[in-house]
Amino acid sequence: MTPILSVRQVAKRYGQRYGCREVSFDLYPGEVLCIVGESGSGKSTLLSTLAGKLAADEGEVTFRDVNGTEHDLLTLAEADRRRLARTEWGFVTQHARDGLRMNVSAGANVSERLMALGQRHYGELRATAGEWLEKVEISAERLDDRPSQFSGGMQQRLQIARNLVTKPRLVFMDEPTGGLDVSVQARFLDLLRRLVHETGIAVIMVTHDLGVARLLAHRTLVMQQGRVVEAGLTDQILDDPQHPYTQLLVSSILQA
Ligand SMILES: Nc1ncnc2c1ncn2[C@@H]1O[C@H](COP(=O)(O)OP(=O)(O)OP(=O)(O)O)[C@@H](O)[C@H]1O
Repeated sequence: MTPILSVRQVAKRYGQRYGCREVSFDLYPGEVLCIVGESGSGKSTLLSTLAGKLAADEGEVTFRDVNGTEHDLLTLAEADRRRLARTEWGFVTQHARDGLRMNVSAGANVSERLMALGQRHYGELRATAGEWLEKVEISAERLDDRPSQFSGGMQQRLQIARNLVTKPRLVFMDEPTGGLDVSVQARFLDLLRRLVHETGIAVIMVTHDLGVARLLAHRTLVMQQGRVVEAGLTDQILDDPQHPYTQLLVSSILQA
């Protein structure tokens, strides 16, 4: 199988200091990769760099689209990046309000990305938006409500619907469970796991929660001070961590 994303020696600097450096990995279609590490270890910098929100200073990132065409993401023209962001990618933020349009209805939030792909038929857009609300366990009767009338968990589920409705092949997620209560988190993670399985999307997810990685990720990267210090199958990393920093992370959740 050919990777959907190949990352080689990627680095991002803030002034003289590195936010992340020497990061290399391949991501395969349908694979969930979690990036874990303590606050300040470079997780969000790496995610934003891969998603093209920040310009990398070093390295290569190759994305293969649905036709097998390779795109060098670090030199991609802005218009091409926007097109891929619309057609092939999603980006789920930690705080739903950063990823939703709070002043338009839930239905409009979901159908907006379809409209960006050229769909115009009002009845069909509304029907699809209703279906997606139901898929993320929000009643289709709430189609005309604004996200501000939703709970935090519902908002985050709406953000997932907004991202997945266009059937992207790669979704970046930055701490998607970070703002949720523990009880809400568990249900959200179950839903996410089911949708990832059903849709076959590849996911790169930043989380500081090793439990989230355990539940969702096929593979995990552990970051410390901007570098990947350990990478591999999630179960192996969590059950038999090799790097002292990973051992510390794992033992700290066992003691919690
Ligand atoms: N805009 C910025 N300007 C300067 N330095 C930054 C900026 N953003 C992040 N950094 C630095 O880059 C390093 C990595 O930060 P980053 O936010 O990527 O870590 P993180 O692992 O995502 O942390 P958190 O879990 O707290 O979000 C840190 O030393 C941080 O201070």
